[in-house]
Amino acid sequence: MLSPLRHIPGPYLNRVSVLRALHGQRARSWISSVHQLHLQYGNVVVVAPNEISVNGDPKYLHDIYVKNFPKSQFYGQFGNHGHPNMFSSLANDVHLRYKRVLTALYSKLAIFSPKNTTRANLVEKIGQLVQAVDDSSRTNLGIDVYSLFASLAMDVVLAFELGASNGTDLLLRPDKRHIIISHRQVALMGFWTTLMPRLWNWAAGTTILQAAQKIEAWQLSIYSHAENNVPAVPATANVSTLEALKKHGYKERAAYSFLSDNIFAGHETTAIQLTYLTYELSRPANLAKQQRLVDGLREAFGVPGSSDAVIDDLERVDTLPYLNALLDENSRVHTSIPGAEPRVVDRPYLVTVRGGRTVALPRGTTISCQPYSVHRQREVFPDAYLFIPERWLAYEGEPEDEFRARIKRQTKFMMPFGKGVRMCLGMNLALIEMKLAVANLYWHYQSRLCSDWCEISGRASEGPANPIGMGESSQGRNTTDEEKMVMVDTYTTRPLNDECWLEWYRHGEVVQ
Ligand code: HEM
Repeated sequence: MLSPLRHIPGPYLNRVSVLRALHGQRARSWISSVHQLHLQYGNVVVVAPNEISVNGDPKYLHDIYVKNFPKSQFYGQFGNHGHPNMFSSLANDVHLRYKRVLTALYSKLAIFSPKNTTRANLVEKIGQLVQAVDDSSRTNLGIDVYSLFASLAMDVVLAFELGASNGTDLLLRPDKRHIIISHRQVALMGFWTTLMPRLWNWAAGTTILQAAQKIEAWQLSIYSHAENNVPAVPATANVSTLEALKKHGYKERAAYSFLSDNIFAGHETTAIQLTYLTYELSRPANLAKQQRLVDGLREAFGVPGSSDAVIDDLERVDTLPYLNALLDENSRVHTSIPGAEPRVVDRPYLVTVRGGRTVALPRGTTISCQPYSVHRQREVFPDAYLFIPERWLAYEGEPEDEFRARIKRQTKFMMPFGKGVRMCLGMNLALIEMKLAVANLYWHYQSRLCSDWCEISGRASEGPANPIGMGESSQGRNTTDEEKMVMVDTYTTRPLNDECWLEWYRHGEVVQ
């Protein structure tokens, strides 16, 4: 009865004990549970004695993330090598200090600038991606795109962090991709890392402890190599993240903490987006969408002049309407980070619960929005669970002003890269990397689900493809593509089986 959150709707147990929240997160079912709570109790729900989840009103997103309540202790565990970094810093002033060092380097202007090395690096890696798919298309075997895109993302992010010559070459060397598996093993420990750090070693067991040690040894060896081989770049070009950090006084492990975080934050999230987008495009019911993308690419760039031609016009790729619609819809439905982004109330703050009552939150209350739910507001996104890229384009006969107003409203309910001050540092890099990857792949190829991998659901003639579920309860018998592509119910998601097998055919080739 004395709970300060007693007027916030939700189950009694949540108000008096953290057990349900802890159990839900450990069992990988918490995002779905919180989503159900919102459907049942409204926009503001209690999830633990000192914690609420809010949804349904962009005012909350603005107040929490743009006006910048500090991050909760959840993030404190994301330090590396004994040092904090941008992602793990909690206090706003500390974060601002870090942000000043790195923001310009990751700005869209810097990423796109012809003076910098990033463009050339991106184009080179995309060429290698096309080549890897070409190899698989010649053998008529499928390819696991989740590993392929993780390799791309790792190669891109490391070239950026350390300089082109100091990065990885996982696209060219599949035999080195075991490091991605180690990252996945450790990433699955998210519950223990963030909420039970003292029990981490016990929960990890030998295999994961070894994976963590292997990652750290690998990181330190590539960083040390980069320290000894500083890339020579023209005076007008950007330096690597490592060099930028060093210039600002962050040395050795204090700098490495940022790099290791960017590797974790950057490679998996990008791979997840690309995997789900190419999966969606390959589903029988979505093949018309794939064709629409191909038609748009042909219109913009003609047909490839050779099998290794690469579209390198970043500006044009960046503005292709249907490609953008695909990325927006994919990041809505299959957002890489669907879990709550918790912040702490550090000033007087009021929320309005179902029924209209206003409740003042005590300072210290943890408050969050979870992108999974924000992205599924039915009043904003009709058929919210379905993958419909067309919702990001003007409907037939829709007046321009109504279209603009609709997109503005939809955008207010999107947070695939977070929102506000603590929004993703690597967003501009990730976005153009993903656009280049999808544009180049579908310029050369068409894709299909690999029938040796799964029972394929749905038909080309049918309406929208079924929504993909969240959490193991949607896994069924784990035999169809829809079951295999269920999203893991964790802060950062991934496909339940850690794989997605697609077949690629050159345009004009007969699809098997
Ligand atoms: C598609 C790819 C990516 C997605 C979907 C993504 C998503 C996100 C999200 C949702 C957040 C906010 C998390 C929160 O507040 O709980 C975030 C923060 C962050 N991301 Fe990304 N990210 C991506 C790629 C990258 C890349 C490539 C890098 C680095 C090279 C990166 C570095 C960071 C950092 C440093 C932060 C913390 C920013 C801060 O606290 O100021 N991310 N990202």
